[in-house]
Amino acid sequence: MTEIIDGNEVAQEIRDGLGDAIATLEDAGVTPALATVLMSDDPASETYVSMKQDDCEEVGIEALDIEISPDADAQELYDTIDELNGDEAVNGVLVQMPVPDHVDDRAVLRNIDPAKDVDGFHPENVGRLVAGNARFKPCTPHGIQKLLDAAGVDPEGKDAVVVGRSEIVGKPMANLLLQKDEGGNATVTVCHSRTDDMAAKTRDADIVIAAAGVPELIDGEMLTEGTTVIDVGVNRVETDTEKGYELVGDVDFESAKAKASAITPVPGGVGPMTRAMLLYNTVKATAQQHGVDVDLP
Ligand SMILES: Nc1nc(=O)c2c([nH]1)NC[C@@H]1CN(c3ccc(C(=O)N[C@@H](CCC(=O)O)C(=O)O)cc3)C=[N+]21
Repeated sequence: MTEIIDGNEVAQEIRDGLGDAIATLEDAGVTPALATVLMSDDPASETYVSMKQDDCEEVGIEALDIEISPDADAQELYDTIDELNGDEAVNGVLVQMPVPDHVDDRAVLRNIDPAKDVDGFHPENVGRLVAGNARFKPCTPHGIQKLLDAAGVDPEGKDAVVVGRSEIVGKPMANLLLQKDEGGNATVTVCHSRTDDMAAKTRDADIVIAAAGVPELIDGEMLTEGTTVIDVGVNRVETDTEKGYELVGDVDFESAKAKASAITPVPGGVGPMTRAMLLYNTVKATAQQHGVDVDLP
């Protein structure tokens, strides 16, 4: 039987597990606060940001919701980031990506105080991750490590194939799996749009992590019996339904499920974990900023 890894359930465990740390911070007189900055009117981005705010409320993190018109000057975003960096009551700062074309996203990430960079995208934090001394593990790859752990899959000694080389998932995922640390110690292959004969690589894998942003790129034909399959794709495909869209992963679920020993669904797999690990990083950031020792889940 193929195990369907329930991301909503594991995310709930993480949120519950943050309760002790948040209580410890409250005892020290601190309420963690996360600021989300949205400079977009993309409906998907709006959905994610509002879900993040609901999550914060559930666990007792204060959520600051800042919206900047997508037509505004880039300077307005930089000024907002400066203000949040300087505000002691704000512990985490997240600028929802993508930002409009006239805004340099690398410059945005450089401007966030690395101590408040709960996405883990600032070059200093990327450098620390690669150097094996992460401050904030990026939320999606960290969430995937938690999902693998929950499914009883230890990457140590396994062949892991990451499909996709983005800065926010593929690269940090490959780095975490490579780390000489818990949840790491895998032999890692990274595939991308220029990879020759990708199916040969994925067929050889014990773990396949699909993060290419291409709907149903990975199907059962590309997998061997017994593979663990993690689907990072959150592709919105238009439909005639009431919502107007359907969420489709980077994995063709039915054919992949027929081969996999364990697989994550979309929705309800990686997405909720990304949000849970954002809460985790916000609590961690708060504890670090105030020199409070906390136990994290
Ligand atoms: N600075 C920044 N940090 C991010 O972490 C970030 C970002 N920008 N930009 C966009 C991507 C995407 N992302 C998702 C988060 C949650 C779900 C999620 O919870 N999805 C639900 C369903 C959502 C729905 O129904 O539309 C699920 O898969 O079950 C999906 C995608 C975070 N990202």
